[in-house]
Amino acid sequence: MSENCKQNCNSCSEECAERQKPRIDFSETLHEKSCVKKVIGVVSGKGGVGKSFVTSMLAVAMNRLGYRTAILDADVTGPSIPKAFGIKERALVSDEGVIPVKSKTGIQMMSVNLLLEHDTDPVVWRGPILANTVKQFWKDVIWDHVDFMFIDMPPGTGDVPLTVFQSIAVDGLIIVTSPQELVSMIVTKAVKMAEMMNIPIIGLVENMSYYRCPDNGKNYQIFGESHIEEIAGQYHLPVLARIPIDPQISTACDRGMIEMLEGNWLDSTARTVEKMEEE
Ligand SMILES: Nc1ncnc2c1ncn2[C@@H]1O[C@H](COP(=O)(O)OP(=O)(O)OP(=O)(O)O)[C@@H](O)[C@H]1O
Repeated sequence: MSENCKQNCNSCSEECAERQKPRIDFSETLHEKSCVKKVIGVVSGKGGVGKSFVTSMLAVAMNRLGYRTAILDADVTGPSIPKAFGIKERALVSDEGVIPVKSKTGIQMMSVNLLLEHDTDPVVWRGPILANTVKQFWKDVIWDHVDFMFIDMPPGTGDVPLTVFQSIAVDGLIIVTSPQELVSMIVTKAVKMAEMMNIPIIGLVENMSYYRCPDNGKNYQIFGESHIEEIAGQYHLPVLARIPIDPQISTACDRGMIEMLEGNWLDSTARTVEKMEEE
């Protein structure tokens, strides 16, 4: 028996003598020259809640902590990661594999926009092709000694995210919500999907939680009252962060300067992610 045995043959990849259930593994293997230690998927119920921002900012926070960090942009039809980092160049494709583009601070990234001739070209592909593209980002890209990879998942719990989860060995999930969503339903769906895939949920991040008025310092709940604590309690999940609406965030993302953003909203989330290194 493995010394790390968690008594759960469903989620374990060891072929030990005590295995009680056959190994179910649809996962694709990484490129032979790649090395990725931990993979964190960032999911949301619908588009526009700030999933790409949270993915990018978490990668920035981990990079600031000194870890080798990468982002795999699996949101193929709405790829916004390269823009937030101000990346204009294209990924290098060779016979051996694809070399991810590096951001100014050294974060490795792969996105469909790094392969398109013009980043304004729409991606009008059907589900299986979208899912295959993401699989290729995993197995054909040469990821160079990555400690933490963050995957910006396609929004929702449909066919494409499901295929991605089946193909890539994800170690944990972060669910991003905003107060105006039907949070309870979205979290319930995400929790069920994670259970089906045997992927632990690291916690919830509420984005666009409130706005702090610069004149009087008061917080206003622009999108309505937050129910994040209730729903988190129901599923025994931690609330990792509550991020305010801040014009500095949208300006930095629009100008491709997310790495210059100084907010510490995700620092404690980064510390939680850091602990996964010991697992
Ligand atoms: N807390 C915030 N304050 C101000 N603007 C924000 C905040 N979070 C995100 N934004 C802005 O909102 C827009 C949508 O964010 P983002 O692209 O991260 O959402 P998303 O959930 O990934 O959407 P999609 O799935 O459609 O790509 C972006 O312009 C981003 O800069």
